[in-house]
Amino acid sequence: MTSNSYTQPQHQDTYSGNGGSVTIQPSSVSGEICAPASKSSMQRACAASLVRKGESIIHNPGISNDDKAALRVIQALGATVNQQDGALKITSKGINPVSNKVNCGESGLGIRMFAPLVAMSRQPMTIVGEGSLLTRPMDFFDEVLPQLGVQIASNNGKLPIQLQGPLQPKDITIDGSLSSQFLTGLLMAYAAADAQHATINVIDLKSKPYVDLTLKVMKDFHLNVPENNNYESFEFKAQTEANTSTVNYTVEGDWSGGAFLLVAGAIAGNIIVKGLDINSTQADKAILGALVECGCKLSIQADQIEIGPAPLKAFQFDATDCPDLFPPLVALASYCNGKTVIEGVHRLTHKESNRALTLQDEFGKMGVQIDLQDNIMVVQGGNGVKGATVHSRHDHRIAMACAVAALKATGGTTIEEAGAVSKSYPNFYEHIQSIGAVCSVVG
Ligand SMILES: O=C(O)C1=C[C@@H](OP(=O)(O)O)[C@@H](O)[C@H](O)C1
Ligand SMILES: C=C(OP(=O)(O)O)C(=O)O
Repeated sequence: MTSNSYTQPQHQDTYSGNGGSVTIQPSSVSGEICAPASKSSMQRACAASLVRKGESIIHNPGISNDDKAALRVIQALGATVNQQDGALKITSKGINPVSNKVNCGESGLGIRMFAPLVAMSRQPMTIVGEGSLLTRPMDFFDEVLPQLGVQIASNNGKLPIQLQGPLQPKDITIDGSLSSQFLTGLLMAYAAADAQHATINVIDLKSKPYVDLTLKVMKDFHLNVPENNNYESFEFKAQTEANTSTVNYTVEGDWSGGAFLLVAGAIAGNIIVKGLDINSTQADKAILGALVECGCKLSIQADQIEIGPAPLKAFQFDATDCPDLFPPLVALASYCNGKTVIEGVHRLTHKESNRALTLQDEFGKMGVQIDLQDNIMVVQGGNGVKGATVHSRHDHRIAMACAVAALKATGGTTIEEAGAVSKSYPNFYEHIQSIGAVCSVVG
């Protein structure tokens, strides 16, 4: 067994490092591909490893920018990270900052999950971020953290945030309608603070399956897991006995990134996608419902999904609780005859871009009409997709949606700022190339 101190992996791909442009030619796909590691699973595993006192081994660790940011954050908060035979060994004595500044990169989950953990410290701390994270709303913290004894100063509800704890759990009521990520952070922090007899009441929680994933990871790391009362309240009861044995956690395959691979199969050739757990609590497993409804060839087995094209028909889908599926669903709907109706547009406003508008603009360039009617998106599919120059808008899921839609377009498609994919899926272009997509770096 080898163990060395952790250094951030330098991703050696041809495409994603430069942020530049990638061109995709019309292509057919075939063969087998394994979904990447889920950043939702990996980031939670990092947080849970920090919170629990002891040793945790994370297998199948992710390498996305959001994952790297999570590893940086837990190291700043006192955890040590070592590489061990392809896994990561994380040792923690609990939250004990070694720096007064924490950088969450561009990760929405990162800031919203780690801010309450940062607030566990008595030390004055500053939280910063990058790119689109600088414009995403964080005013939740201004409102909620003072109720838990934390002093906070933000930049009018945006980053940077300065805070000083320690956070003290108590009964509280929060609004869950903007994002589930704030609740994920509070759940982790209440567990870190050994909360007993404290309840988090939540009004109008959205993205509920992400909270299931949080509770699952908390359980896997032997943290104190609250009782979930129908997603309306989360009740911490008496602490269970601390479990000090080493935790072994395997990061789940990513249904969010995997959704793009599955859509590639549905429109551009027979492929087998491996590494997706059919029993996962991940929200984006719901892509399967849309794939069944549109009529593609689909065979779901315990260890792999076989998927391929067939005459595709429009479908109806509610993405309120799985908003990250909008981009792959739009790519799919572009090739489905008729009007596909997707509900949940309001959930898209505060992602890496305003995704309803960026999907409308960038797919518009490819000749696909998207209409927005309040909370409903209507995609007019089956009229052909034309190759065009599109822009990721610095949003990983827009880049991947355009790339997949490009596979059966007429003519090549160039994606500007294509390297945005590194936020969640750094080797996305290599992966689609390995199953036959004709991709090249431009310039
Ligand atoms: O907890 C998570 O891992 C995430 C929750 C979702 O956010 P919201 O709860 O804001 O919808 C999702 O969009 C995001 O990509 C990841
Ligand atoms: C919105 C996303 O992530 P986050 O909110 O964690 O930045 C995403 O991955 O699409």
